[in-house]
Amino acid sequence: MQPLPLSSIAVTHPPAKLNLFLELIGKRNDGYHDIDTVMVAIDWRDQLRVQQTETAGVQLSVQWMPSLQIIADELGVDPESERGQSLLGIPDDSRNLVHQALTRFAARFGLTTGFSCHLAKSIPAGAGMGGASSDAASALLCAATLSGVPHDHPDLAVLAAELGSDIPFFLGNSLTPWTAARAQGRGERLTPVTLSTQLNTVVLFPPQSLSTAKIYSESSISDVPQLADTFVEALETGDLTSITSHMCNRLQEPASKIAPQIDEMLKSMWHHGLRGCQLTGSGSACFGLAESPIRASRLASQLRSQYSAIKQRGDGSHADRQTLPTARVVAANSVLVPAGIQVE
Ligand SMILES: C[C@](O)(CO)[C@H](O)COP(=O)(O)OP(=O)(O)OC[C@H]1O[C@@H](n2ccc(N)nc2=O)[C@H](O)[C@@H]1O
Ligand SMILES: Nc1ncnc2c1ncn2[C@@H]1O[C@H](COP(=O)(O)OP(=O)(O)OP(=O)(O)O)[C@@H](O)[C@H]1O
Repeated sequence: MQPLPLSSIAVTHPPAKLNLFLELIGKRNDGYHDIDTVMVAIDWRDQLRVQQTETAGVQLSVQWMPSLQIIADELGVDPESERGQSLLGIPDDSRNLVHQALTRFAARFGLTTGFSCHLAKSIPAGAGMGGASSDAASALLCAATLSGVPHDHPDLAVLAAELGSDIPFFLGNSLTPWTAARAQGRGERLTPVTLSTQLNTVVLFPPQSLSTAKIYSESSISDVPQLADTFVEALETGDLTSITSHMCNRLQEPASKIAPQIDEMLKSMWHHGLRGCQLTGSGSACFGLAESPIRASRLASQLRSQYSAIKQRGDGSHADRQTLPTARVVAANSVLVPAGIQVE
């Protein structure tokens, strides 16, 4: 593969993930846990545009889609407040995983050129939805496309695993694109899982980010950890009752101790008729499954009006937004990873 001209722009839409099954197998000496998890990619996506630059280095700009104010309103936070900034402030420097991915890519492949990159965020951060990881995997694939590196180059998988445990899932496998995969080890050992049916999910993100490291540090390992084999078999049947009866997430308990809104949110999701409601990853987002895409969007709009920051009281006045629970609510279907890359 030849490098593309510097004028080329690689564009892609990194998807979020949900953990349908997550068990802790053991604590390792390197500070990580061995896990057994099954992840599915969904069509709640960011957007990433990457272009090569003549000079070395990475320039990154970040914005919220459709706008910071609209997302802040959905969550009922002031974007200028400390709380708003901790929830919605996305770094545009070397703390951003996209920046790290492009910097390491350039070093690994000995590039003399650099990258300029625009990231439009929609996936909540600190939600357990792998947004930053997905952005980083997409950045590696965009950089590879622009510099003429094949997507199945083994160094890409090495870089992905070095950057974070969830990133190999989002990098995918150019030979076997997957919707769902089982991830073991610390998350980097992947096996594609057959999903016989599209999953229709409704995802709720409360206005509280959770730190993955903190949730793992508060977790405990069962005396008899359950492996994902039975769940994978259920997923392969495509039968929703069988799938939901084997779902679990061992990180839900520590996450809901730190963020009690999680339990309230899950209760309300069950009450509305969603199935298999649970936390994704290390939270704070929760999701449930619906029987069809139409039912998922109907339940999402009911939940959205319940969690809307601005509500009317019976007397027509606005209720106090600070005292009401709020959340972003999105209906999303399962999709393939890796996401395709278009060149403009
Ligand atoms: C919770 C999940 O999202 C489930 O898919 C992942 O296990 C987390 O993956 P991630 O966000 O890519 O996490 P990393 O950036 O690799 O690690 C962040 C921190 O989480 C903890 N961590 C992460 C993964 C793992 N298997 N065991 C851990 O104990 C470690 O303290 C680590 O320092
Ligand atoms: N590209 C990015 N997008 C969003 N957050 C980023 C990005 N790069 C770095 N971050 C930082 O990473 C933190 C959260 O990242 P991320 O969205 O992956 O968390 P998460 O949803 O909990 O994911 P995971 O499921 O991997 O635990 C935020 O505090 C944010 O400041």
